[in-house]
Amino acid sequence: MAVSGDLKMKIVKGDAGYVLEDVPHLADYLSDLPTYPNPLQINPAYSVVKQYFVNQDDTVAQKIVVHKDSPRGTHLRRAGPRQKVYFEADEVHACIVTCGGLCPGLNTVIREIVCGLYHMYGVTRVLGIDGGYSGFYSRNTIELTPRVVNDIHKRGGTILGTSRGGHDTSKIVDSIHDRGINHVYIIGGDGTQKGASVIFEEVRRRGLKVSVVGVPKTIDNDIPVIDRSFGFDTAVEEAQRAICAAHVEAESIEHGIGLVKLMGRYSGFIAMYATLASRDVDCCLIPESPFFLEGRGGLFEFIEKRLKENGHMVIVLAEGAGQDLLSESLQSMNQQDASGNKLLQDVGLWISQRIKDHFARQQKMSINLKYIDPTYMIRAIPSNAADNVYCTLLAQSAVHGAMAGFTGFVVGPVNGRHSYIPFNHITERQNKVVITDRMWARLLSSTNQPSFLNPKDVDEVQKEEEPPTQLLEGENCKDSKY
Ligand SMILES: Nc1ncnc2c1ncn2[C@@H]1O[C@H](COP(=O)(O)OP(=O)(O)OP(=O)(O)O)[C@@H](O)[C@H]1O
Ligand SMILES: O=P(O)(O)OC[C@H]1O[C@](O)(CO)[C@@H](O)[C@@H]1O
Ligand SMILES: [Mg+2]
Repeated sequence: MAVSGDLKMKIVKGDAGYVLEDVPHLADYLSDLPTYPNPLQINPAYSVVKQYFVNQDDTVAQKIVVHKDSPRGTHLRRAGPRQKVYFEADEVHACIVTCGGLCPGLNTVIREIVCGLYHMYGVTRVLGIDGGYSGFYSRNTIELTPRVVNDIHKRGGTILGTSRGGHDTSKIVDSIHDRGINHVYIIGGDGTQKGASVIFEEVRRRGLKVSVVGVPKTIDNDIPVIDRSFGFDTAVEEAQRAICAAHVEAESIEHGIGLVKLMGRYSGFIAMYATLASRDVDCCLIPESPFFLEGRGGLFEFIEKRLKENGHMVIVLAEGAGQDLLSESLQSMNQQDASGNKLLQDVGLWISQRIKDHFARQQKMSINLKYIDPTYMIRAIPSNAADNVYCTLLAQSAVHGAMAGFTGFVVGPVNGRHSYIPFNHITERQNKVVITDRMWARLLSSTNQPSFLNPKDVDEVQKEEEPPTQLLEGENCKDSKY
């Protein structure tokens, strides 16, 4: 089929500053595509639901806090079933792939994509790609049916396996084409969605009738725009067990310190929310908030003060925190994983040793430090109830979008409404804790820890974090629900 139409970003402008950042559609580059009534129209479960179908003009506002004279900001296409679809059931040949690190809920998303395709749209051909992107061209596939996936949501991990590296766009698209696949569901983090975006571009360049759909996965909650990522809630909950153990250990011995390292390569959301949820934590250290060890206002001084006041303390540390300090003192290794992500040095072990050395040197106070590293335990578990429901909605929205002919998008909740988001919107930046925003201030007042910042640092941070548009409250610190 001939490639036609505008291949640039689809921006639709309306009166009063309305801007829609729309997602691509197969009809943008393929002409004369036939359409069919959505089979849900005659499905007894759905036909009784009033307004089950999404109005084609429904959009979701990315900014919901606006001022009298401020622009209305960007809108995104609302997710959900459409009255007409661009695929017949027996025409669809779908595949699902999972890439990057593990995350609670991966199996639930896989299960619900399979069941959604089968039960809502009558699709019966769904393949699982084994072991991430490279599985498209170097591994076997797994046939996925509702029976095969029936119980998988009760297990952690991904039944499809995952990997880092190995993204070869051309080989992947060859494999998609050769197998006759026309729905590609790609579950993974920021790197995976960059990969999905180039797969989509190649599919479009070749003029294939293939919908490419991303389901954002990140335990670190570092994907922007969406309210929160699946598995995050479960990880925060599981982190409570480690923090609780650290607290029990610390308070059972004189001058006990419990130190817990949590995931968070570049974003400290898990550490921040786990700290806020726990109330046992005296100090939370995250990559976004610089700190120092020695001297007035430093970490050692704070530890000494808290031990004198309370007799014990708990520190929660995100794995990416204080990496600048480590690089200064250890020779920077600059190693990368197969996907090109920087491999971090173990800040938990390093800081434990520094604290021990400091108090041993001082000879003022003898401390007892217990280091707990539950890193992989918080992501290798099945998702909790809230995440399971969330994963179901994500999967169903993904299926509805692909059936409706949309492509080149990720699905996710934006201000509580599931939306279709163009790839570039989520791959161009990372979601980070904004330490000049109110959520971090709430944490500081909850732990009563110092900010470790001097006014000069605050100026620097503010300069770095200056948002491209006028900052609206909570805009850059997601999940204001919490
Ligand atoms: N810029 C890119 N272009 C194409 N493919 C990419 C790109 N970045 C990463 N990938 C591919 O995406 C896959 C996953 O990437 P990565 O290992 O960075 O995990 P991720 O999706 O970011 O998840 P996590 O949150 O666990 O880090 C890998 O197979 C990698 O090769
Ligand atoms: O050891 P792996 O599997 O590469 O994963 C570790 C990384 O994955 C993440 O959990 C992101 O998925 C990071 O927080 C962490 O640094
Ligand atoms: Mg990543």
